[in-house]
Amino acid sequence: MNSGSQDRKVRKHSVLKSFSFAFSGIRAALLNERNLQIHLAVSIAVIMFGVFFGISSLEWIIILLAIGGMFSLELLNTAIERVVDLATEEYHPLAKQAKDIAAGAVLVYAIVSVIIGGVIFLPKILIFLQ
Ligand SMILES: Nc1ncnc2c1ncn2[C@@H]1O[C@H](COP(=O)(O)OP(=O)(O)OP(=O)(O)O)[C@@H](O)[C@H]1O
Repeated sequence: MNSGSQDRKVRKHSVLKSFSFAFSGIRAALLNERNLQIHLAVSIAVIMFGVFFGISSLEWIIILLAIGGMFSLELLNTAIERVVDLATEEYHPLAKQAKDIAAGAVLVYAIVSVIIGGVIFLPKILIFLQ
């Protein structure tokens, strides 16, 4: 029983540690990556738009998926850039492909997110401007 409670304590500690590592990763990326800072600013603006226009629950879910997905992909892209830089400081075609493909993944999601934002907000903006 003692060892069981110790196991639980170790597990709880390691989960908390994992969270703290994840948060420090997010913090490091936010401090160093201009693209992430731009995404943060745009996300705050979109959330303010959502509040202003009183968008529906379904629209909030879609917007939050777009924002969360964008952040996750940017973080993964940053991680891939770091690993590639760690693997080689020399020019290597595979390093270029790895970075460019990761950047491409972000671009695809960014384009879809802009379209989603347009579909949700453009009609509301047009009605508001009438
Ligand atoms: N070791 C390398 N070998 C070959 N090409 C590389 C290498 N490192 C970077 N590149 C290429 O140089 C360009 C710039 O890469 P860089 O590492 O500056 O990141 P980035 O794509 O500009 O992203 P960010 O501005 O978000 O850091 C990209 O096209 C990338 O593929």
